[in-house]
Amino acid sequence: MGSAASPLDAALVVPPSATAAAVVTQEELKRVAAYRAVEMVESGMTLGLGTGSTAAHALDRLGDLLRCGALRGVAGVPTSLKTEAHAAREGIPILALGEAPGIHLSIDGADEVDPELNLVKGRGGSLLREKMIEGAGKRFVVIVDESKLVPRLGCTGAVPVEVVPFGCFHTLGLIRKVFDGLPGFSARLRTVAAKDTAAKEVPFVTDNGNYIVEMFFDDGIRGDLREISDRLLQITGVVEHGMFLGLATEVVVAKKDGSVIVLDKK
Ligand SMILES: O=C(CO)[C@H](O)[C@H](O)COP(=O)(O)O
Repeated sequence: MGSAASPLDAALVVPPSATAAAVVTQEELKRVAAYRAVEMVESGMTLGLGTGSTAAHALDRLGDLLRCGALRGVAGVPTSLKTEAHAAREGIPILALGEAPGIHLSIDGADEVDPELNLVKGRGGSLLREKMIEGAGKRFVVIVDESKLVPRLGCTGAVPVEVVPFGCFHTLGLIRKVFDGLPGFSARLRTVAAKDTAAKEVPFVTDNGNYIVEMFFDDGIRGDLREISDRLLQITGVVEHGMFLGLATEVVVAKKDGSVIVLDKK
């Protein structure tokens, strides 16, 4: 006679809606990718904890596995204040960057993934902490649904650049100069609807108290990404940009046909 299912059994079983056969919505694909990445986590690891709707599924799963004892001694370095709050709710012990002796594995979503596994990240606004934490670890596993795979970075939307508030329109002008004359290029300060002021829109403010410039390219970024990265980072007033070049070690992709593939850095 089989014994009754324990909480551990329950947590280890991926819910039917997260298995390949039942995949329907983009949200479910995100969950499938996140659960697959969490399978790479081992007890005792320190994790970089990503930000966004896909990374949130990984936090939920980690919480389940910690609660039932399937994982022990795992701690996380959060890439945003929102993730820190979510991790705390899940009972994941929090460490600050530099407090942990080393980050074994980071798990995070991305806005775009190119064929070389370069990424656009930060449309959620957390690119600086993400790049610091994910660049500090040994492994950075990206979790996406297949809609995030692109032929070139910048194909599907904004490439964010974090800038200091002081002189932000001056900095915006210098960023525009990097792409001077490039057809289809535009850049603007990211704004959000104002809550308590007479103004309709106010700048979006990052967890670091900075602003975001959004760069748009009609057909994606053509040219040497490293050179473009260097030119952006040379601008005084630019803190960091959302092109993550050569940082991802693996990309877990959940596909609409129900399959999950793991792309490795060559
Ligand atoms: O970089 C990020 C936040 O700064 C996110 O990882 C990225 O925006 C993807 O988000 P989502 O998983 O919600 O699609």
